[in-house]
Amino acid sequence: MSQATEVVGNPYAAELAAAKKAVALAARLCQRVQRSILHSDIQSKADKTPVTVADYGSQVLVCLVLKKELPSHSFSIIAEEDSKDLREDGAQEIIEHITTLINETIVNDGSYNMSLSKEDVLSAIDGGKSEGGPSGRHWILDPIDGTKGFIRGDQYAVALGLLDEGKVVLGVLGCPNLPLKSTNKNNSSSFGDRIGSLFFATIGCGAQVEALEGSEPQKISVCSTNNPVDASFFESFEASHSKRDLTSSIAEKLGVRAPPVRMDSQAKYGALARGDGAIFLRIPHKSYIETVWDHAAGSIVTEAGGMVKDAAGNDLDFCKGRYLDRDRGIIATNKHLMPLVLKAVQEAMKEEQ
Ligand SMILES: Nc1ncnc2c1ncn2[C@@H]1O[C@H](COP(=O)(O)O)[C@@H](OP(=O)(O)O)[C@H]1O
Ligand SMILES: [Mg+2]
Ligand SMILES: [Mg+2]
Ligand SMILES: [Mg+2]
Repeated sequence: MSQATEVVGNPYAAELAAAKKAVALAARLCQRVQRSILHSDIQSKADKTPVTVADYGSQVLVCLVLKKELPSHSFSIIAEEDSKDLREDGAQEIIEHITTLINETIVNDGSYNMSLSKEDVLSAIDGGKSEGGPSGRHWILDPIDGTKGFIRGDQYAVALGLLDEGKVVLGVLGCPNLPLKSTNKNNSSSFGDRIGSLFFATIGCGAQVEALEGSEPQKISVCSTNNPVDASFFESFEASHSKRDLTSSIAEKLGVRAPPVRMDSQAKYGALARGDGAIFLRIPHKSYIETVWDHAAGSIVTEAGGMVKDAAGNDLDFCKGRYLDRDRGIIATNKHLMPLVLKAVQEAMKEEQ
Protein backbone atom coordinates (compact mmCIF):
# COMPACT_ATOMS: atom_id res chain seq x y z
CA MET A 1 0.00 0.00 0.00
CA SER A 2 1.63 3.24 -1.05
CA GLN A 3 1.86 5.97 1.55
CA ALA A 4 2.04 8.93 -0.78
CA THR A 5 -1.52 8.75 -2.03
CA GLU A 6 -3.30 10.49 0.82
CA VAL A 7 -4.00 14.14 0.18
CA VAL A 8 -2.73 16.40 2.96
CA GLY A 9 -5.66 17.69 4.97
CA ASN A 10 -7.96 14.94 3.79
CA PRO A 11 -10.33 14.31 6.72
CA TYR A 12 -10.91 10.76 5.49
CA ALA A 13 -7.23 9.87 4.94
CA ALA A 14 -7.22 7.05 7.51
CA GLU A 15 -10.47 5.60 6.19
CA LEU A 16 -9.16 5.80 2.62
CA ALA A 17 -5.94 3.98 3.48
CA ALA A 18 -7.91 1.25 5.27
CA ALA A 19 -10.45 0.96 2.44
CA LYS A 20 -7.72 0.65 -0.21
CA LYS A 21 -5.96 -2.03 1.79
CA ALA A 22 -9.24 -3.91 2.33
CA VAL A 23 -10.24 -3.82 -1.34
CA ALA A 24 -6.76 -4.81 -2.56
CA LEU A 25 -6.63 -7.81 -0.21
CA ALA A 26 -10.14 -8.95 -1.12
CA ALA A 27 -9.28 -8.59 -4.82
CA ARG A 28 -6.34 -10.94 -4.33
CA LEU A 29 -8.68 -13.66 -3.07
CA CYS A 30 -11.04 -13.03 -5.99
CA GLN A 31 -8.23 -13.22 -8.55
CA ARG A 32 -7.11 -16.57 -7.19
CA VAL A 33 -10.64 -18.00 -7.32
CA GLN A 34 -11.35 -16.61 -10.80
CA ARG A 35 -8.25 -18.27 -12.25
CA SER A 36 -9.58 -21.75 -11.46
CA ILE A 37 -13.27 -21.42 -10.64
CA LEU A 38 -15.17 -24.70 -10.30
CA HIS A 39 -18.86 -25.40 -10.64
CA SER A 40 -18.95 -26.24 -6.91
CA ASP A 41 -17.68 -22.72 -6.07
CA ILE A 42 -20.94 -21.21 -7.39
CA GLN A 43 -24.35 -21.18 -5.69
CA SER A 44 -27.70 -19.72 -6.68
CA LYS A 45 -29.39 -17.29 -4.26
CA ALA A 46 -33.12 -17.10 -3.52
CA ASP A 47 -33.46 -14.34 -6.15
CA LYS A 48 -31.80 -16.70 -8.71
CA THR A 49 -28.67 -14.53 -8.98
CA PRO A 50 -25.30 -16.27 -8.50
CA VAL A 51 -22.93 -16.03 -5.55
CA THR A 52 -19.50 -17.66 -5.29
CA VAL A 53 -17.00 -18.56 -2.59
CA ALA A 54 -15.12 -15.41 -3.62
CA ASP A 55 -18.13 -13.11 -2.94
CA TYR A 56 -18.24 -14.47 0.63
CA GLY A 57 -14.46 -14.48 1.05
CA SER A 58 -14.16 -10.91 -0.21
CA GLN A 59 -16.89 -9.71 2.17
CA VAL A 60 -15.12 -11.27 5.17
CA LEU A 61 -11.70 -9.86 4.24
CA VAL A 62 -12.98 -6.32 3.68
CA CYS A 63 -14.75 -6.33 7.08
CA LEU A 64 -11.69 -7.78 8.78
CA VAL A 65 -9.24 -5.23 7.36
CA LEU A 66 -11.52 -2.27 8.10
CA LYS A 67 -11.91 -3.39 11.72
CA LYS A 68 -8.18 -4.05 12.16
CA GLU A 69 -7.07 -0.78 10.54
CA LEU A 70 -9.67 1.45 12.20
CA PRO A 71 -9.97 -0.09 15.68
CA SER A 72 -11.25 3.04 17.38
CA HIS A 73 -14.17 3.53 14.99
CA SER A 74 -17.65 2.13 15.58
CA PHE A 75 -18.32 -0.30 12.76
CA SER A 76 -21.45 -0.50 10.64
CA ILE A 77 -21.50 -2.04 7.18
CA ILE A 78 -24.22 -2.59 4.61
CA ALA A 79 -22.93 -5.49 2.52
CA GLU A 80 -24.58 -7.61 -0.14
CA GLU A 81 -24.09 -11.16 1.14
CA ASP A 82 -25.49 -12.98 4.18
CA SER A 83 -24.82 -16.43 5.62
CA LYS A 84 -28.34 -17.88 5.29
CA ASP A 85 -27.53 -20.36 2.49
CA LEU A 86 -24.23 -21.27 4.14
CA ARG A 87 -26.03 -22.30 7.33
CA GLU A 88 -28.24 -24.83 5.52
CA ASP A 89 -27.56 -28.56 5.60
CA GLY A 90 -24.92 -29.67 3.12
CA ALA A 91 -23.01 -26.38 3.08
CA GLN A 92 -20.16 -27.61 5.32
CA GLU A 93 -17.77 -28.23 2.45
CA ILE A 94 -18.27 -24.82 0.89
CA ILE A 95 -17.80 -23.02 4.25
CA GLU A 96 -14.62 -24.98 4.78
CA HIS A 97 -13.40 -23.93 1.34
CA ILE A 98 -14.24 -20.25 1.99
CA THR A 99 -12.48 -20.37 5.37
CA THR A 100 -9.35 -21.92 3.83
CA LEU A 101 -9.28 -19.30 1.06
CA ILE A 102 -9.55 -16.48 3.60
CA ASN A 103 -6.88 -17.89 5.92
CA GLU A 104 -4.47 -18.55 3.05
CA THR A 105 -4.96 -15.01 1.73
CA ILE A 106 -4.22 -13.60 5.21
CA VAL A 107 -1.06 -15.72 5.55
CA ASN A 108 0.21 -14.80 2.07
CA ASP A 109 -0.34 -11.09 2.76
CA GLY A 110 1.50 -11.25 6.07
CA SER A 111 -0.11 -8.14 7.68
CA TYR A 112 -2.10 -10.02 10.30
CA ASN A 113 -1.15 -12.97 12.45
CA MET A 114 -4.52 -14.66 12.80
CA SER A 115 -6.67 -17.51 11.61
CA LEU A 116 -10.48 -17.57 11.34
CA SER A 117 -12.73 -20.49 12.25
CA LYS A 118 -15.79 -21.43 10.18
CA GLU A 119 -18.02 -19.78 12.80
CA ASP A 120 -15.88 -16.59 12.65
CA VAL A 121 -16.43 -16.57 8.88
CA LEU A 122 -20.22 -16.97 9.16
CA SER A 123 -20.54 -14.24 11.76
CA ALA A 124 -18.24 -11.91 9.81
CA ILE A 125 -20.48 -12.35 6.75
CA ASP A 126 -23.53 -11.50 8.86
CA GLY A 127 -21.82 -8.33 10.08
CA GLY A 128 -22.96 -6.82 6.77
CA LYS A 129 -26.62 -6.59 7.82
CA SER A 130 -26.64 -2.90 8.74
CA GLU A 131 -29.62 -0.88 7.50
CA GLY A 132 -27.51 2.27 7.07
CA GLY A 133 -29.57 5.44 7.20
CA PRO A 134 -29.07 9.21 7.34
CA SER A 135 -27.05 9.49 10.55
CA GLY A 136 -23.64 8.20 11.54
CA ARG A 137 -21.11 6.35 9.43
CA HIS A 138 -21.85 3.23 7.41
CA TRP A 139 -19.58 1.39 5.02
CA ILE A 140 -21.30 0.10 1.88
CA LEU A 141 -19.80 -3.00 0.27
CA ASP A 142 -20.34 -5.04 -2.85
CA PRO A 143 -17.77 -7.80 -2.29
CA ILE A 144 -17.97 -8.77 -5.96
CA ASP A 145 -19.99 -6.57 -8.22
CA GLY A 146 -20.61 -8.28 -11.55
CA THR A 147 -20.59 -11.85 -10.19
CA LYS A 148 -21.83 -13.05 -13.60
CA GLY A 149 -18.83 -11.37 -15.25
CA PHE A 150 -16.55 -12.86 -12.59
CA ILE A 151 -17.82 -16.39 -13.35
CA ARG A 152 -17.48 -15.78 -17.11
CA GLY A 153 -13.85 -14.66 -16.66
CA ASP A 154 -14.67 -11.03 -17.53
CA GLN A 155 -14.85 -7.74 -15.62
CA TYR A 156 -15.91 -7.44 -11.97
CA ALA A 157 -15.20 -5.05 -9.12
CA VAL A 158 -14.75 -5.04 -5.36
CA ALA A 159 -16.72 -1.90 -4.55
CA LEU A 160 -16.55 -0.07 -1.21
CA GLY A 161 -18.05 3.25 -0.22
CA LEU A 162 -18.45 5.18 3.04
CA LEU A 163 -21.65 6.98 3.96
CA ASP A 164 -21.20 9.78 6.52
CA GLU A 165 -24.30 11.62 7.75
CA GLY A 166 -26.19 10.54 4.65
CA LYS A 167 -23.53 11.44 2.08
CA VAL A 168 -21.10 9.17 0.25
CA VAL A 169 -17.72 10.65 1.23
CA LEU A 170 -15.35 7.96 -0.03
CA GLY A 171 -15.28 5.38 -2.78
CA VAL A 172 -12.79 2.64 -3.64
CA LEU A 173 -13.23 0.44 -6.67
CA GLY A 174 -10.89 -2.48 -7.27
CA CYS A 175 -11.10 -3.79 -10.85
CA PRO A 176 -8.67 -6.72 -11.21
CA ASN A 177 -9.28 -7.28 -14.94
CA LEU A 178 -9.38 -3.66 -16.08
CA PRO A 179 -6.21 -2.41 -17.86
CA LEU A 180 -4.57 0.41 -15.95
CA LYS A 181 -4.12 2.49 -19.06
CA SER A 182 -7.10 4.54 -20.22
CA THR A 183 -8.46 3.85 -23.69
CA ASN A 184 -8.79 7.64 -24.10
CA LYS A 185 -5.71 8.82 -26.00
CA ASN A 186 -5.89 12.24 -24.27
CA ASN A 187 -5.45 10.56 -20.88
CA SER A 188 -2.33 8.66 -21.90
CA SER A 189 -0.11 7.75 -18.99
CA SER A 190 3.06 5.83 -18.25
CA PHE A 191 1.07 2.86 -17.01
CA GLY A 192 2.09 0.50 -19.85
CA ASP A 193 0.22 -2.77 -20.25
CA ARG A 194 -0.51 -3.51 -16.60
CA ILE A 195 -3.86 -5.10 -15.76
CA GLY A 196 -5.70 -4.31 -12.54
CA SER A 197 -6.94 -0.83 -11.58
CA LEU A 198 -7.73 0.63 -8.18
CA PHE A 199 -9.88 3.76 -8.40
CA PHE A 200 -10.43 5.89 -5.31
CA ALA A 201 -11.81 9.24 -4.23
CA THR A 202 -12.71 11.13 -1.10
CA ILE A 203 -15.06 14.07 -1.03
CA GLY A 204 -13.45 17.33 -2.11
CA CYS A 205 -10.08 15.71 -2.95
CA GLY A 206 -10.59 14.51 -6.53
CA ALA A 207 -10.44 10.99 -7.97
CA GLN A 208 -7.33 8.94 -8.67
CA VAL A 209 -6.28 5.58 -10.05
CA GLU A 210 -3.31 3.37 -9.32
CA ALA A 211 -2.30 -0.21 -10.04
CA LEU A 212 -4.17 -2.72 -7.91
CA GLU A 213 -0.77 -4.08 -6.91
CA GLY A 214 0.35 -0.56 -5.97
CA SER A 215 1.92 2.25 -8.05
CA GLU A 216 2.18 6.02 -8.13
CA PRO A 217 -1.45 7.29 -8.23
CA GLN A 218 -2.72 9.50 -11.03
CA LYS A 219 -5.49 12.08 -10.95
CA ILE A 220 -8.32 11.22 -13.30
CA SER A 221 -11.15 13.18 -14.85
CA VAL A 222 -14.17 12.44 -16.98
CA CYS A 223 -14.17 12.98 -20.73
CA SER A 224 -14.83 16.65 -21.51
CA THR A 225 -16.77 16.33 -24.76
CA ASN A 226 -19.92 18.42 -25.11
CA ASN A 227 -20.97 16.82 -28.36
CA PRO A 228 -22.90 13.54 -28.06
CA VAL A 229 -21.89 12.65 -31.61
CA ASP A 230 -18.33 12.14 -30.29
CA ALA A 231 -19.49 10.31 -27.17
CA SER A 232 -19.47 6.59 -26.55
CA PHE A 233 -21.60 4.94 -23.89
CA PHE A 234 -21.28 2.10 -21.40
CA GLU A 235 -24.00 -0.34 -20.50
CA SER A 236 -24.26 -3.74 -18.78
CA PHE A 237 -22.85 -6.77 -20.51
CA GLU A 238 -25.86 -8.74 -19.26
CA ALA A 239 -28.82 -8.03 -21.53
CA SER A 240 -31.29 -8.61 -18.67
CA HIS A 241 -29.75 -5.86 -16.47
CA SER A 242 -30.52 -2.83 -18.63
CA LYS A 243 -33.19 -2.47 -21.32
CA ARG A 244 -31.32 -2.33 -24.60
CA ASP A 245 -34.30 -1.15 -26.65
CA LEU A 246 -34.31 1.95 -24.41
CA THR A 247 -30.55 2.52 -24.33
CA SER A 248 -30.30 2.23 -28.10
CA SER A 249 -33.22 4.62 -28.56
CA ILE A 250 -31.51 7.10 -26.18
CA ALA A 251 -28.24 6.80 -28.09
CA GLU A 252 -30.06 7.36 -31.37
CA LYS A 253 -31.83 10.47 -30.04
CA LEU A 254 -28.46 11.85 -28.91
CA GLY A 255 -26.80 11.08 -32.24
CA VAL A 256 -24.21 8.82 -30.58
CA ARG A 257 -22.40 7.02 -33.41
CA ALA A 258 -20.12 4.59 -31.55
CA PRO A 259 -21.54 1.18 -30.64
CA PRO A 260 -22.19 0.62 -26.89
CA VAL A 261 -19.29 -0.57 -24.74
CA ARG A 262 -20.73 -3.48 -22.76
CA MET A 263 -18.98 -4.26 -19.51
CA ASP A 264 -19.90 -5.95 -16.24
CA SER A 265 -19.92 -4.22 -12.86
CA GLN A 266 -18.98 -0.80 -11.51
CA ALA A 267 -15.77 -1.07 -13.54
CA LYS A 268 -17.97 1.03 -15.87
CA TYR A 269 -17.93 3.87 -13.31
CA GLY A 270 -14.13 3.61 -13.08
CA ALA A 271 -13.72 3.61 -16.85
CA LEU A 272 -16.10 6.59 -17.13
CA ALA A 273 -14.26 8.49 -14.37
CA ARG A 274 -11.01 8.38 -16.38
CA GLY A 275 -12.65 9.28 -19.69
CA ASP A 276 -12.64 5.90 -21.46
CA GLY A 277 -16.20 6.74 -22.53
CA ALA A 278 -18.56 9.65 -21.97
CA ILE A 279 -21.93 8.22 -20.83
CA PHE A 280 -23.08 5.37 -18.56
CA LEU A 281 -26.69 4.27 -18.99
CA ARG A 282 -28.43 1.81 -16.71
CA ILE A 283 -32.17 1.44 -17.33
CA PRO A 284 -33.36 -1.77 -15.64
CA HIS A 285 -36.77 -3.35 -16.04
CA LYS A 286 -39.58 -1.51 -14.26
CA SER A 287 -39.86 -3.89 -11.31
CA TYR A 288 -36.15 -3.84 -10.46
CA ILE A 289 -35.10 -2.02 -7.29
CA GLU A 290 -31.48 -0.86 -7.14
CA THR A 291 -29.32 -1.62 -4.09
CA VAL A 292 -26.95 0.93 -2.54
CA TRP A 293 -23.87 -1.32 -2.93
CA ASP A 294 -24.27 -1.39 -6.71
CA HIS A 295 -23.62 2.38 -6.92
CA ALA A 296 -21.97 3.82 -3.77
CA ALA A 297 -18.35 3.37 -4.90
CA GLY A 298 -19.41 4.67 -8.31
CA SER A 299 -19.61 8.09 -6.65
CA ILE A 300 -15.92 8.47 -7.60
CA VAL A 301 -17.35 9.78 -10.89
CA THR A 302 -18.50 12.95 -9.10
CA GLU A 303 -14.97 13.57 -7.79
CA ALA A 304 -13.66 13.08 -11.35
CA GLY A 305 -15.84 16.02 -12.43
CA GLY A 306 -18.85 14.02 -13.59
CA MET A 307 -22.44 13.64 -12.39
CA VAL A 308 -24.59 10.66 -11.43
CA LYS A 309 -28.38 11.11 -11.54
CA ASP A 310 -31.57 9.11 -11.72
CA ALA A 311 -33.79 9.42 -14.78
CA ALA A 312 -35.70 12.32 -13.21
CA GLY A 313 -32.44 14.24 -12.76
CA ASN A 314 -32.21 13.73 -8.99
CA ASP A 315 -29.03 12.83 -7.11
CA LEU A 316 -28.97 9.24 -5.85
CA ASP A 317 -30.16 8.95 -2.25
CA PHE A 318 -28.03 6.44 -0.34
CA CYS A 319 -29.49 7.01 3.11
CA LYS A 320 -32.83 5.21 2.87
CA GLY A 321 -31.45 1.82 3.91
CA ARG A 322 -30.23 -1.03 1.72
CA TYR A 323 -32.12 0.08 -1.38
CA LEU A 324 -31.74 3.23 -3.42
CA ASP A 325 -34.61 5.63 -3.26
CA ARG A 326 -34.76 6.89 -6.81
CA ASP A 327 -36.68 7.09 -10.03
CA ARG A 328 -35.94 4.21 -12.37
CA GLY A 329 -32.76 4.54 -14.41
CA ILE A 330 -29.25 5.73 -13.55
CA ILE A 331 -27.19 8.00 -15.75
CA ALA A 332 -23.59 9.10 -15.29
CA THR A 333 -21.83 11.54 -17.60
CA ASN A 334 -20.10 14.92 -17.63
CA LYS A 335 -21.79 18.22 -16.80
CA HIS A 336 -22.17 19.33 -20.44
CA LEU A 337 -23.87 16.15 -21.59
CA MET A 338 -26.09 15.49 -18.55
CA PRO A 339 -29.00 17.80 -19.59
CA LEU A 340 -29.00 16.36 -23.12
CA VAL A 341 -28.83 12.77 -21.90
CA LEU A 342 -31.60 13.33 -19.33
CA LYS A 343 -33.85 14.80 -22.00
CA ALA A 344 -33.24 11.83 -24.30
CA VAL A 345 -33.79 9.36 -21.43
CA GLN A 346 -37.07 10.99 -20.44
CA GLU A 347 -38.33 11.07 -24.03
CA ALA A 348 -37.39 7.42 -24.60
CA MET A 349 -39.10 6.36 -21.38
CA LYS A 350 -42.28 8.25 -22.31
CA GLU A 351 -42.38 6.51 -25.67
CA GLU A 352 -41.98 3.16 -23.90
CA GLN A 353 -45.32 3.52 -22.03
N1 LIG B 1 -32.50 -8.17 -13.52
C1 LIG B 1 -31.62 -7.28 -13.14
N2 LIG B 1 -31.72 -6.00 -13.56
C2 LIG B 1 -30.82 -5.09 -13.19
N3 LIG B 1 -29.76 -5.36 -12.37
C3 LIG B 1 -29.62 -6.61 -11.93
C4 LIG B 1 -30.52 -7.64 -12.28
N4 LIG B 1 -30.10 -8.77 -11.68
C5 LIG B 1 -28.99 -8.47 -10.99
N5 LIG B 1 -28.71 -7.16 -11.12
C6 LIG B 1 -27.65 -6.38 -10.49
O1 LIG B 1 -26.69 -6.00 -11.45
C7 LIG B 1 -25.42 -6.01 -10.84
C8 LIG B 1 -24.33 -6.10 -11.86
O2 LIG B 1 -24.40 -4.97 -12.67
P1 LIG B 1 -23.84 -4.96 -14.15
O3 LIG B 1 -24.96 -5.32 -15.05
O4 LIG B 1 -23.41 -3.55 -14.28
O5 LIG B 1 -22.71 -5.94 -14.20
C9 LIG B 1 -25.50 -7.20 -9.92
O6 LIG B 1 -24.57 -7.05 -8.90
P2 LIG B 1 -23.85 -8.35 -8.30
O7 LIG B 1 -23.09 -8.99 -9.38
O8 LIG B 1 -23.04 -7.73 -7.22
O9 LIG B 1 -24.95 -9.22 -7.75
C10 LIG B 1 -26.94 -7.16 -9.42
O10 LIG B 1 -27.08 -6.42 -8.22
MG1 LIG C 1 -25.09 -10.45 -6.32
MG1 LIG D 1 -23.50 -5.66 -7.43
MG1 LIG E 1 -22.12 -8.49 -5.61
